[in-house]
Amino acid sequence: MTKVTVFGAGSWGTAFATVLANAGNQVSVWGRRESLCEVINTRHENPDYLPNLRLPDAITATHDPAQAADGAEAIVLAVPSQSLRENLRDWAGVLPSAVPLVSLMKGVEVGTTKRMSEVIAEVTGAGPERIAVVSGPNLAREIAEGQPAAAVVACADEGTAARLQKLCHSPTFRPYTNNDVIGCELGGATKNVIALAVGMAVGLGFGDNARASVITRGLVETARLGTALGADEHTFSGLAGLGDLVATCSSPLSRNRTFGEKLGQGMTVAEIAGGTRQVAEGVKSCSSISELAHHHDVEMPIAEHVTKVVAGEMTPRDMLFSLVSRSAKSERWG
Ligand SMILES: NC(=O)C1=CN([C@@H]2O[C@H](COP(=O)(O)OP(=O)(O)OC[C@H]3O[C@@H](n4cnc5c(N)ncnc54)[C@H](O)[C@@H]3O)[C@@H](O)[C@H]2O)C=CC1
Ligand SMILES: O=C(CO)COP(=O)(O)O
Repeated sequence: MTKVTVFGAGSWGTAFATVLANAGNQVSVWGRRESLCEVINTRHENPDYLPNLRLPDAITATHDPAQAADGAEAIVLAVPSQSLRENLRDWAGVLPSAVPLVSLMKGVEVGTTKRMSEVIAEVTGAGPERIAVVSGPNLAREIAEGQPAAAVVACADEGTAARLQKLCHSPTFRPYTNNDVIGCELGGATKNVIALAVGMAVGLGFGDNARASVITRGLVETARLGTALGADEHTFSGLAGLGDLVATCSSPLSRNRTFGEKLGQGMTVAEIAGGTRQVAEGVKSCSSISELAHHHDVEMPIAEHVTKVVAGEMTPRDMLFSLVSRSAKSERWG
């Protein structure tokens, strides 16, 4: 049986471990807290992140990175984006050489504006043929419950993408290969920021027209950034673009949309963050994505406005009306 290791025992790390187990692999999950690893091993559940769900027996957990990684044929990384660099420095010495390193993360590093695949390459020295990204409309709870979904496995190397596709193709999870790592990563990171804006509209009591307008224009600015950075524009109409954007912006399960909704209802960033243990990546990545856009001279009005709200420089209501009253443009070229 193939062993696959997942670093990160949060919602998505655990749900993706379930996918891998259901696809026939032995899965070792590294968890930050020893007590949670113990619960996963003895009770076969992760009550902190996926309560009331039985995990497959093929999943075991450990707090020891060397034990987790030993003998793995693929390493999957699922910790909050802003903590990846620091964690990976600790783990780099125990990762098997030559195996694929797979990012499940949807964020852009604050301070460096690096995508997660770039952080992985820098810290581990792995080449692009070993670094892959899994992205798409994959709300963790639904996936862990075995509800059907599709995703994208992106890697510059077709053979690596195809091997990983096989590893995670389960009866309910359908992965497609793609060679556009940049587009898949930016689609995943930016949709979290757009979901914050949609959530704010929902929290303010606005209806479907406002939501659809933010989603659609959000996709336009995501594709604009992506193509400026060398992504394939078609990626943004695929699962890692439109697919993930629609799922995240529509679902009450999304932490980013929920975070935005609470902002729209008048709570502060600190109040909302203090009330959850789960990461809403867009809250940090909005500033790095806006910075990336500035570096590349790309206009991203929604991301820039969300960044101001998160920084406490604008209210959600002012944000939405400021976006509507921007100078008039053509849809095609604006
Ligand atoms: N939850 C979801 O539905 C999906 C999440 N993702 C992405 O997967 C990544 C991980 O997200 P989740 O598992 O959902 O987050 P989570 O908040 O549910 O879990 C994060 C995990 O990382 C651990 N952690 C937190 N801070 C840490 C640190 N400084 N060092 C090491 N470990 C730390 C937590 O203890 C927890 O086990 C994020 O980038 C997210 O955008 C992608 C697709 C779906
Ligand atoms: O990425 C996700 C779904 O594909 C999960 O979104 P949230 O992080 O907003 O919950």
